[in-house]
Amino acid sequence: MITAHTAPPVDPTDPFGHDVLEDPLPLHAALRDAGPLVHLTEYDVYALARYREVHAALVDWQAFQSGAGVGLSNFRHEEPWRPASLLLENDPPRHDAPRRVLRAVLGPGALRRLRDAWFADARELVDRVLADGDEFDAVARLAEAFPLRVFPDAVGIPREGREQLLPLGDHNFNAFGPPNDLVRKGEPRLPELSAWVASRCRRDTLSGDGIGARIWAAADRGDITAEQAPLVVRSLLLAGVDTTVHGLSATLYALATHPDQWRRLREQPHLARAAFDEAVRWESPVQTFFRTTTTDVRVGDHVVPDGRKVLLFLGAANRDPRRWEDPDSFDLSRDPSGHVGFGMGIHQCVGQHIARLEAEALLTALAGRVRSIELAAPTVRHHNNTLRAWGSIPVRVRLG
Ligand code: HEM
Ligand SMILES: CCOc1cccc(C(=O)O)c1
Repeated sequence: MITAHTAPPVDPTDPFGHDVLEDPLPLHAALRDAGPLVHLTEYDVYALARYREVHAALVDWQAFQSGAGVGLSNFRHEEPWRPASLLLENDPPRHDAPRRVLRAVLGPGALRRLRDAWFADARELVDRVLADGDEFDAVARLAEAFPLRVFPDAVGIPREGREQLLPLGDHNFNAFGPPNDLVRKGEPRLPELSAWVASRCRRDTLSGDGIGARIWAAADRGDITAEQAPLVVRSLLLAGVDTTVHGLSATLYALATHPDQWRRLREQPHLARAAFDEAVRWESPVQTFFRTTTTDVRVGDHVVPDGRKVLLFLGAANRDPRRWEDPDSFDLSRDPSGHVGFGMGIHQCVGQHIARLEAEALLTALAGRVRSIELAAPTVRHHNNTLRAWGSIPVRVRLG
Protein backbone atom coordinates (compact mmCIF):
# COMPACT_ATOMS: atom_id res chain seq x y z
CA MET A 1 0.00 0.00 0.00
CA ILE A 2 1.34 3.40 -0.90
CA THR A 3 1.93 5.34 2.31
CA ALA A 4 3.74 8.51 1.14
CA HIS A 5 1.50 10.77 -0.94
CA THR A 6 4.06 10.86 -3.76
CA ALA A 7 3.33 13.78 -6.04
CA PRO A 8 2.19 12.97 -9.61
CA PRO A 9 3.56 14.92 -12.60
CA VAL A 10 2.25 18.49 -12.84
CA ASP A 11 0.99 20.56 -15.76
CA PRO A 12 0.73 24.37 -15.43
CA THR A 13 -1.49 24.79 -18.52
CA ASP A 14 -4.86 26.49 -17.98
CA PRO A 15 -7.34 23.91 -19.43
CA PHE A 16 -9.95 26.71 -19.58
CA GLY A 17 -7.69 29.18 -21.42
CA HIS A 18 -8.73 30.34 -24.88
CA ASP A 19 -5.76 28.66 -26.57
CA VAL A 20 -6.85 25.29 -25.17
CA LEU A 21 -10.56 25.92 -25.86
CA GLU A 22 -9.61 26.71 -29.48
CA ASP A 23 -7.59 23.49 -29.81
CA PRO A 24 -7.50 21.13 -26.79
CA LEU A 25 -5.75 18.24 -28.59
CA PRO A 26 -2.14 19.13 -27.66
CA LEU A 27 -3.04 19.43 -23.97
CA HIS A 28 -4.98 16.15 -24.09
CA ALA A 29 -1.97 14.34 -25.57
CA ALA A 30 0.39 15.90 -22.99
CA LEU A 31 -1.88 14.92 -20.09
CA ARG A 32 -2.31 11.33 -21.34
CA ASP A 33 1.45 10.96 -21.82
CA ALA A 34 2.34 12.51 -18.42
CA GLY A 35 0.77 9.58 -16.57
CA PRO A 36 -2.49 8.09 -15.25
CA LEU A 37 -2.86 11.02 -12.81
CA VAL A 38 -1.69 14.62 -13.29
CA HIS A 39 -1.78 17.61 -10.91
CA LEU A 40 -2.99 20.82 -12.60
CA THR A 41 -1.16 23.55 -10.70
CA GLU A 42 -3.22 26.39 -12.25
CA TYR A 43 -6.24 25.42 -10.11
CA ASP A 44 -4.63 22.94 -7.68
CA VAL A 45 -6.86 20.12 -8.92
CA TYR A 46 -6.09 16.64 -10.26
CA ALA A 47 -6.70 15.47 -13.83
CA LEU A 48 -7.46 12.11 -15.47
CA ALA A 49 -7.08 12.02 -19.26
CA ARG A 50 -6.57 8.33 -20.16
CA TYR A 51 -9.63 6.23 -21.05
CA ARG A 52 -8.98 3.58 -18.38
CA GLU A 53 -8.77 6.05 -15.46
CA VAL A 54 -11.61 8.31 -16.72
CA HIS A 55 -13.89 5.29 -17.17
CA ALA A 56 -12.93 3.93 -13.72
CA ALA A 57 -13.70 7.27 -12.04
CA LEU A 58 -17.03 7.65 -13.85
CA VAL A 59 -18.27 4.26 -12.68
CA ASP A 60 -16.91 4.63 -9.12
CA TRP A 61 -19.49 7.18 -7.94
CA GLN A 62 -18.77 6.30 -4.30
CA ALA A 63 -15.12 7.39 -4.38
CA PHE A 64 -15.60 10.09 -7.05
CA GLN A 65 -18.81 11.84 -6.03
CA SER A 66 -21.00 14.32 -7.94
CA GLY A 67 -22.71 15.61 -4.79
CA ALA A 68 -20.02 18.25 -4.16
CA GLY A 69 -20.64 19.62 -7.65
CA VAL A 70 -19.32 18.59 -11.06
CA GLY A 71 -17.61 21.94 -11.64
CA LEU A 72 -14.51 23.53 -10.09
CA SER A 73 -16.59 24.86 -7.18
CA ASN A 74 -16.61 22.47 -4.21
CA PHE A 75 -20.08 22.45 -2.62
CA ARG A 76 -18.52 21.23 0.64
CA HIS A 77 -17.08 24.71 1.08
CA GLU A 78 -19.10 26.91 -1.28
CA GLU A 79 -22.81 27.46 -1.90
CA PRO A 80 -23.90 26.42 -5.44
CA TRP A 81 -24.58 29.52 -7.57
CA ARG A 82 -27.99 28.00 -8.43
CA PRO A 83 -30.02 25.24 -6.70
CA ALA A 84 -28.06 22.02 -7.29
CA SER A 85 -29.26 19.62 -9.97
CA LEU A 86 -31.09 16.65 -8.43
CA LEU A 87 -29.41 14.37 -10.97
CA LEU A 88 -26.10 15.81 -12.15
CA GLU A 89 -25.03 17.21 -8.76
CA ASN A 90 -26.39 14.55 -6.44
CA ASP A 91 -25.31 11.07 -5.46
CA PRO A 92 -27.50 8.13 -4.49
CA PRO A 93 -29.89 7.97 -2.70
CA ARG A 94 -31.07 11.54 -3.49
CA HIS A 95 -30.10 11.01 -7.14
CA ASP A 96 -32.20 7.84 -7.60
CA ALA A 97 -35.88 8.84 -7.75
CA PRO A 98 -35.36 11.86 -10.07
CA ARG A 99 -33.22 9.62 -12.31
CA ARG A 100 -35.91 6.91 -12.42
CA VAL A 101 -38.49 9.52 -13.40
CA LEU A 102 -36.35 11.01 -16.19
CA ARG A 103 -35.39 7.58 -17.49
CA ALA A 104 -39.09 6.74 -17.72
CA VAL A 105 -40.29 9.94 -19.42
CA LEU A 106 -37.34 9.89 -21.88
CA GLY A 107 -37.65 6.15 -22.53
CA PRO A 108 -38.86 3.98 -25.45
CA GLY A 109 -42.43 5.33 -25.21
CA ALA A 110 -41.27 8.90 -25.74
CA LEU A 111 -39.00 7.87 -28.61
CA ARG A 112 -41.85 6.00 -30.34
CA ARG A 113 -44.22 8.96 -29.79
CA LEU A 114 -41.73 11.50 -31.18
CA ARG A 115 -40.08 9.60 -34.03
CA ASP A 116 -42.45 10.21 -36.94
CA ALA A 117 -43.01 13.89 -36.11
CA TRP A 118 -39.24 14.52 -35.75
CA PHE A 119 -38.48 12.79 -39.05
CA ALA A 120 -41.17 14.90 -40.76
CA ASP A 121 -39.92 18.10 -39.10
CA ALA A 122 -36.36 17.32 -40.20
CA ARG A 123 -37.43 16.81 -43.83
CA GLU A 124 -39.39 20.08 -43.75
CA LEU A 125 -36.45 21.99 -42.25
CA VAL A 126 -33.93 20.52 -44.73
CA ASP A 127 -36.26 21.29 -47.67
CA ARG A 128 -36.60 24.90 -46.50
CA VAL A 129 -32.84 25.37 -46.00
CA LEU A 130 -32.00 23.85 -49.40
CA ALA A 131 -34.65 25.99 -51.09
CA ASP A 132 -32.73 29.08 -49.91
CA GLY A 133 -29.55 28.09 -51.75
CA ASP A 134 -26.58 25.73 -51.81
CA GLU A 135 -24.42 27.65 -49.31
CA PHE A 136 -25.41 28.19 -45.67
CA ASP A 137 -24.20 28.07 -42.06
CA ALA A 138 -24.85 24.52 -40.88
CA VAL A 139 -24.77 25.64 -37.22
CA ALA A 140 -27.46 28.32 -37.43
CA ARG A 141 -29.66 26.70 -40.06
CA LEU A 142 -29.50 23.05 -38.96
CA ALA A 143 -27.61 22.24 -35.73
CA GLU A 144 -29.31 25.03 -33.73
CA ALA A 145 -32.58 25.27 -35.63
CA PHE A 146 -33.58 21.61 -35.41
CA PRO A 147 -33.15 21.01 -31.64
CA LEU A 148 -34.74 24.39 -30.84
CA ARG A 149 -37.71 23.41 -33.01
CA VAL A 150 -38.38 19.87 -31.78
CA PHE A 151 -37.04 19.53 -28.23
CA PRO A 152 -38.87 22.37 -26.43
CA ASP A 153 -42.06 21.22 -28.19
CA ALA A 154 -41.48 17.70 -26.84
CA VAL A 155 -40.92 19.08 -23.33
CA GLY A 156 -44.06 21.22 -23.72
CA ILE A 157 -42.77 24.77 -23.34
CA PRO A 158 -44.32 27.62 -25.37
CA ARG A 159 -42.65 28.77 -28.59
CA GLU A 160 -42.03 32.39 -27.77
CA GLY A 161 -38.68 33.06 -26.05
CA ARG A 162 -37.36 29.50 -26.40
CA GLU A 163 -34.20 30.78 -28.13
CA GLN A 164 -33.18 31.85 -24.58
CA LEU A 165 -32.32 28.20 -23.98
CA LEU A 166 -29.05 28.64 -25.91
CA PRO A 167 -27.47 31.46 -23.81
CA LEU A 168 -28.91 29.85 -20.67
CA GLY A 169 -27.26 26.51 -21.43
CA ASP A 170 -24.08 28.22 -22.58
CA HIS A 171 -23.75 30.00 -19.24
CA ASN A 172 -24.56 26.86 -17.25
CA PHE A 173 -21.80 24.97 -19.01
CA ASN A 174 -19.37 27.87 -18.59
CA ALA A 175 -20.19 27.94 -14.87
CA PHE A 176 -18.67 24.47 -14.34
CA GLY A 177 -15.31 26.07 -15.07
CA PRO A 178 -13.37 28.79 -13.20
CA PRO A 179 -14.83 32.32 -12.78
CA ASN A 180 -13.13 33.54 -15.99
CA ASP A 181 -14.16 35.90 -18.80
CA LEU A 182 -16.56 33.32 -20.24
CA VAL A 183 -18.50 33.16 -16.96
CA ARG A 184 -18.43 36.96 -16.58
CA LYS A 185 -19.82 37.28 -20.11
CA GLY A 186 -23.03 35.44 -19.11
CA GLU A 187 -23.63 37.16 -15.77
CA PRO A 188 -25.49 40.32 -16.90
CA ARG A 189 -28.42 38.34 -18.34
CA LEU A 190 -28.42 35.67 -15.63
CA PRO A 191 -31.21 37.02 -13.40
CA GLU A 192 -33.53 37.38 -16.41
CA LEU A 193 -32.62 33.96 -17.87
CA SER A 194 -32.91 32.19 -14.51
CA ALA A 195 -36.35 33.71 -13.89
CA TRP A 196 -37.42 32.78 -17.41
CA VAL A 197 -36.35 29.10 -17.13
CA ALA A 198 -37.97 28.82 -13.67
CA SER A 199 -41.24 30.06 -15.21
CA ARG A 200 -40.95 27.39 -17.93
CA CYS A 201 -40.70 24.63 -15.31
CA ARG A 202 -43.99 25.46 -13.59
CA ARG A 203 -46.83 23.01 -14.15
CA ASP A 204 -49.16 25.70 -15.51
CA THR A 205 -46.80 26.71 -18.35
CA LEU A 206 -46.14 23.15 -19.56
CA SER A 207 -48.49 21.76 -22.23
CA GLY A 208 -50.62 18.81 -21.20
CA ASP A 209 -49.04 15.90 -23.08
CA GLY A 210 -45.37 16.87 -23.06
CA ILE A 211 -42.42 15.39 -21.19
CA GLY A 212 -42.63 18.25 -18.67
CA ALA A 213 -46.25 17.43 -17.83
CA ARG A 214 -45.29 13.77 -17.41
CA ILE A 215 -42.67 14.78 -14.83
CA TRP A 216 -45.38 16.66 -12.90
CA ALA A 217 -47.64 13.58 -13.20
CA ALA A 218 -44.84 11.57 -11.58
CA ALA A 219 -44.94 14.04 -8.67
CA ASP A 220 -48.72 13.55 -8.43
CA ARG A 221 -48.05 9.81 -8.11
CA GLY A 222 -45.48 10.44 -5.39
CA ASP A 223 -42.53 9.15 -7.45
CA ILE A 224 -40.84 12.51 -6.72
CA THR A 225 -42.03 15.44 -4.60
CA ALA A 226 -43.81 18.53 -5.96
CA GLU A 227 -40.74 20.56 -4.90
CA GLN A 228 -38.49 18.33 -7.02
CA ALA A 229 -40.65 18.40 -10.17
CA PRO A 230 -39.60 21.86 -11.48
CA LEU A 231 -35.93 21.06 -10.86
CA VAL A 232 -36.25 17.85 -12.86
CA VAL A 233 -37.82 19.82 -15.73
CA ARG A 234 -35.00 22.36 -15.38
CA SER A 235 -32.45 19.57 -15.85
CA LEU A 236 -33.96 18.79 -19.24
CA LEU A 237 -33.88 22.41 -20.36
CA LEU A 238 -30.32 23.08 -19.15
CA ALA A 239 -28.80 19.80 -20.36
CA GLY A 240 -30.85 19.01 -23.41
CA VAL A 241 -30.26 21.83 -25.91
CA ASP A 242 -26.68 23.14 -26.18
CA THR A 243 -25.29 19.62 -25.86
CA THR A 244 -27.29 18.39 -28.84
CA VAL A 245 -26.69 21.58 -30.84
CA HIS A 246 -22.94 20.98 -30.60
CA GLY A 247 -23.25 17.24 -31.02
CA LEU A 248 -25.06 17.84 -34.32
CA SER A 249 -22.53 20.55 -35.25
CA ALA A 250 -19.67 18.13 -34.62
CA THR A 251 -21.37 15.51 -36.80
CA LEU A 252 -21.98 17.94 -39.68
CA TYR A 253 -18.38 19.21 -39.46
CA ALA A 254 -17.04 15.64 -39.46
CA LEU A 255 -19.15 14.67 -42.48
CA ALA A 256 -18.34 17.89 -44.40
CA THR A 257 -14.60 17.25 -43.94
CA HIS A 258 -14.70 13.51 -44.69
CA PRO A 259 -16.39 13.13 -48.14
CA ASP A 260 -15.73 9.38 -48.15
CA GLN A 261 -17.69 9.04 -44.92
CA TRP A 262 -20.54 11.16 -46.33
CA ARG A 263 -20.71 8.82 -49.34
CA ARG A 264 -20.92 5.82 -46.99
CA LEU A 265 -23.80 7.46 -45.11
CA ARG A 266 -25.61 8.18 -48.40
CA GLU A 267 -25.21 4.56 -49.47
CA GLN A 268 -26.18 3.21 -46.05
CA PRO A 269 -28.58 5.67 -44.33
CA HIS A 270 -28.89 3.28 -41.35
CA LEU A 271 -25.37 4.49 -40.42
CA ALA A 272 -26.87 7.82 -39.25
CA ARG A 273 -26.87 6.81 -35.57
CA ALA A 274 -23.35 5.39 -35.83
CA ALA A 275 -22.19 8.64 -37.47
CA PHE A 276 -23.55 10.64 -34.54
CA ASP A 277 -21.94 8.43 -31.90
CA GLU A 278 -18.62 8.41 -33.77
CA ALA A 279 -18.79 12.24 -33.93
CA VAL A 280 -19.60 12.41 -30.20
CA ARG A 281 -16.53 10.24 -29.56
CA TRP A 282 -14.30 12.13 -32.02
CA GLU A 283 -15.27 15.65 -30.93
CA SER A 284 -16.76 15.10 -27.42
CA PRO A 285 -19.18 18.07 -27.26
CA VAL A 286 -19.04 17.71 -23.47
CA GLN A 287 -15.30 17.87 -22.90
CA THR A 288 -14.91 17.68 -19.14
CA PHE A 289 -16.67 17.27 -15.83
CA PHE A 290 -15.26 17.33 -12.28
CA ARG A 291 -15.69 14.84 -9.44
CA THR A 292 -14.74 15.16 -5.75
CA THR A 293 -12.93 12.38 -3.88
CA THR A 294 -14.78 11.03 -0.82
CA THR A 295 -11.73 9.27 0.61
CA ASP A 296 -8.00 8.94 -0.16
CA VAL A 297 -8.13 7.39 -3.65
CA ARG A 298 -5.21 5.58 -5.22
CA VAL A 299 -4.61 6.24 -8.94
CA GLY A 300 -1.60 4.39 -10.33
CA ASP A 301 1.33 4.98 -7.94
CA HIS A 302 -0.22 8.05 -6.37
CA VAL A 303 -2.97 8.93 -3.90
CA VAL A 304 -5.55 11.69 -4.36
CA PRO A 305 -6.47 12.88 -0.86
CA ASP A 306 -10.08 13.00 0.32
CA GLY A 307 -12.08 16.09 -0.66
CA ARG A 308 -10.05 17.02 -3.76
CA LYS A 309 -11.46 17.99 -7.16
CA VAL A 310 -10.59 15.70 -10.07
CA LEU A 311 -11.11 16.91 -13.65
CA LEU A 312 -12.18 14.12 -16.01
CA PHE A 313 -11.11 14.84 -19.60
CA LEU A 314 -13.82 12.94 -21.50
CA GLY A 315 -12.51 14.31 -24.82
CA ALA A 316 -8.98 13.11 -24.10
CA ALA A 317 -10.23 9.64 -23.08
CA ASN A 318 -12.23 9.40 -26.32
CA ARG A 319 -9.01 9.77 -28.32
CA ASP A 320 -6.74 7.66 -26.12
CA PRO A 321 -4.59 5.42 -28.38
CA ARG A 322 -4.42 2.95 -25.43
CA ARG A 323 -8.17 2.32 -26.03
CA TRP A 324 -8.90 3.31 -29.65
CA GLU A 325 -7.23 2.24 -32.89
CA ASP A 326 -6.30 5.30 -34.97
CA PRO A 327 -8.27 7.47 -32.48
CA ASP A 328 -7.95 10.73 -34.44
CA SER A 329 -9.70 9.35 -37.50
CA PHE A 330 -13.45 9.81 -38.01
CA ASP A 331 -14.51 6.41 -39.29
CA LEU A 332 -18.06 5.09 -39.69
CA SER A 333 -16.81 1.51 -39.80
CA ARG A 334 -15.51 1.86 -36.22
CA ASP A 335 -17.58 0.54 -33.33
CA PRO A 336 -17.69 3.65 -31.09
CA SER A 337 -19.54 1.92 -28.25
CA GLY A 338 -17.87 2.41 -24.89
CA HIS A 339 -16.96 6.03 -25.64
CA VAL A 340 -17.41 8.37 -22.66
CA GLY A 341 -18.93 11.27 -24.64
CA PHE A 342 -22.19 10.64 -22.76
CA GLY A 343 -20.36 9.79 -19.55
CA MET A 344 -20.60 6.30 -17.99
CA GLY A 345 -22.15 4.71 -14.94
CA ILE A 346 -25.05 5.98 -12.87
CA HIS A 347 -24.84 9.54 -14.26
CA GLN A 348 -24.49 8.45 -17.89
CA CYS A 349 -26.55 10.77 -20.07
CA VAL A 350 -30.23 10.11 -19.46
CA GLY A 351 -31.10 12.01 -22.67
CA GLN A 352 -28.70 10.24 -25.01
CA HIS A 353 -31.45 8.40 -26.87
CA ILE A 354 -33.35 11.66 -27.41
CA ALA A 355 -30.14 13.16 -28.83
CA ARG A 356 -29.59 10.12 -31.07
CA LEU A 357 -33.17 10.39 -32.37
CA GLU A 358 -32.66 14.07 -33.23
CA ALA A 359 -29.44 13.20 -35.05
CA GLU A 360 -30.98 10.25 -36.90
CA ALA A 361 -33.90 12.41 -38.08
CA LEU A 362 -31.70 15.29 -39.28
CA LEU A 363 -28.99 13.16 -40.91
CA THR A 364 -31.55 10.94 -42.67
CA ALA A 365 -33.30 14.01 -44.10
CA LEU A 366 -29.99 15.48 -45.27
CA ALA A 367 -28.65 12.23 -46.75
CA GLY A 368 -31.88 11.89 -48.68
CA ARG A 369 -31.39 15.18 -50.53
CA VAL A 370 -27.70 16.10 -50.47
CA ARG A 371 -25.22 14.31 -52.79
CA SER A 372 -22.16 16.09 -51.40
CA ILE A 373 -21.35 18.53 -48.59
CA GLU A 374 -18.11 20.50 -48.09
CA LEU A 375 -16.82 23.52 -46.18
CA ALA A 376 -17.49 26.74 -48.11
CA ALA A 377 -15.43 29.04 -45.83
CA PRO A 378 -13.33 28.85 -42.63
CA THR A 379 -15.22 27.56 -39.59
CA VAL A 380 -15.49 29.54 -36.33
CA ARG A 381 -15.33 27.92 -32.91
CA HIS A 382 -17.48 29.08 -29.99
CA HIS A 383 -15.46 28.92 -26.74
CA ASN A 384 -17.09 27.43 -23.63
CA ASN A 385 -15.49 26.14 -20.41
CA THR A 386 -17.13 22.73 -20.78
CA LEU A 387 -18.51 22.39 -24.31
CA ARG A 388 -16.53 21.81 -27.52
CA ALA A 389 -18.74 24.17 -29.48
CA TRP A 390 -19.08 25.80 -32.89
CA GLY A 391 -19.90 29.39 -33.85
CA SER A 392 -20.38 28.70 -37.54
CA ILE A 393 -19.73 25.95 -40.09
CA PRO A 394 -20.26 27.44 -43.57
CA VAL A 395 -21.05 24.60 -46.02
CA ARG A 396 -21.75 24.18 -49.73
CA VAL A 397 -24.01 21.30 -50.81
CA ARG A 398 -24.80 19.65 -54.14
CA LEU A 399 -28.20 18.05 -54.46
CA GLY A 400 -29.11 14.77 -56.05
C1 HEM B 1 -24.97 15.25 -27.88
C2 HEM B 1 -25.83 15.45 -26.86
C3 HEM B 1 -25.46 15.19 -25.41
C4 HEM B 1 -24.24 14.97 -24.83
C5 HEM B 1 -22.86 14.91 -25.49
C6 HEM B 1 -24.50 14.78 -23.40
C7 HEM B 1 -23.50 14.49 -22.46
C8 HEM B 1 -23.74 14.15 -21.15
C9 HEM B 1 -22.73 13.71 -20.21
C10 HEM B 1 -21.24 13.57 -20.51
C11 HEM B 1 -23.36 13.47 -19.02
C12 HEM B 1 -22.72 12.91 -17.75
C13 HEM B 1 -22.45 14.00 -16.75
C14 HEM B 1 -21.63 13.46 -15.57
O1 HEM B 1 -21.20 12.28 -15.60
O2 HEM B 1 -21.41 14.23 -14.61
C15 HEM B 1 -24.76 13.76 -19.21
C16 HEM B 1 -25.70 13.69 -18.21
C17 HEM B 1 -26.98 14.18 -18.37
N1 HEM B 1 -27.60 14.52 -19.55
FE1 HEM B 1 -26.76 14.53 -21.37
N2 HEM B 1 -25.83 14.89 -23.14
C18 HEM B 1 -26.46 15.13 -24.34
C19 HEM B 1 -27.81 15.32 -24.55
C20 HEM B 1 -28.75 15.35 -23.53
C21 HEM B 1 -30.18 15.54 -23.74
C22 HEM B 1 -30.84 15.69 -25.11
C23 HEM B 1 -30.74 15.55 -22.49
C24 HEM B 1 -32.21 15.69 -22.10
C25 HEM B 1 -33.19 15.24 -22.86
C26 HEM B 1 -29.67 15.37 -21.52
C27 HEM B 1 -29.85 15.32 -20.15
C28 HEM B 1 -28.87 14.95 -19.24
C29 HEM B 1 -29.08 14.90 -17.80
C30 HEM B 1 -30.37 15.27 -17.05
C31 HEM B 1 -27.89 14.42 -17.25
C32 HEM B 1 -27.60 14.13 -15.77
C33 HEM B 1 -27.82 12.61 -15.59
C34 HEM B 1 -27.47 12.13 -14.18
O3 HEM B 1 -26.63 12.80 -13.52
O4 HEM B 1 -28.02 11.08 -13.75
N3 HEM B 1 -28.48 15.24 -22.18
N4 HEM B 1 -24.98 14.15 -20.51
C1 LIG C 1 -24.59 17.13 -19.47
C2 LIG C 1 -25.47 17.50 -18.31
O1 LIG C 1 -25.54 18.91 -18.32
C3 LIG C 1 -26.24 19.59 -17.38
C4 LIG C 1 -25.97 20.94 -17.34
C5 LIG C 1 -26.64 21.73 -16.44
C6 LIG C 1 -27.60 21.18 -15.58
C7 LIG C 1 -27.86 19.82 -15.65
C8 LIG C 1 -28.88 19.23 -14.75
O2 LIG C 1 -28.98 17.99 -14.67
O3 LIG C 1 -29.59 20.02 -14.11
C9 LIG C 1 -27.18 18.99 -16.55
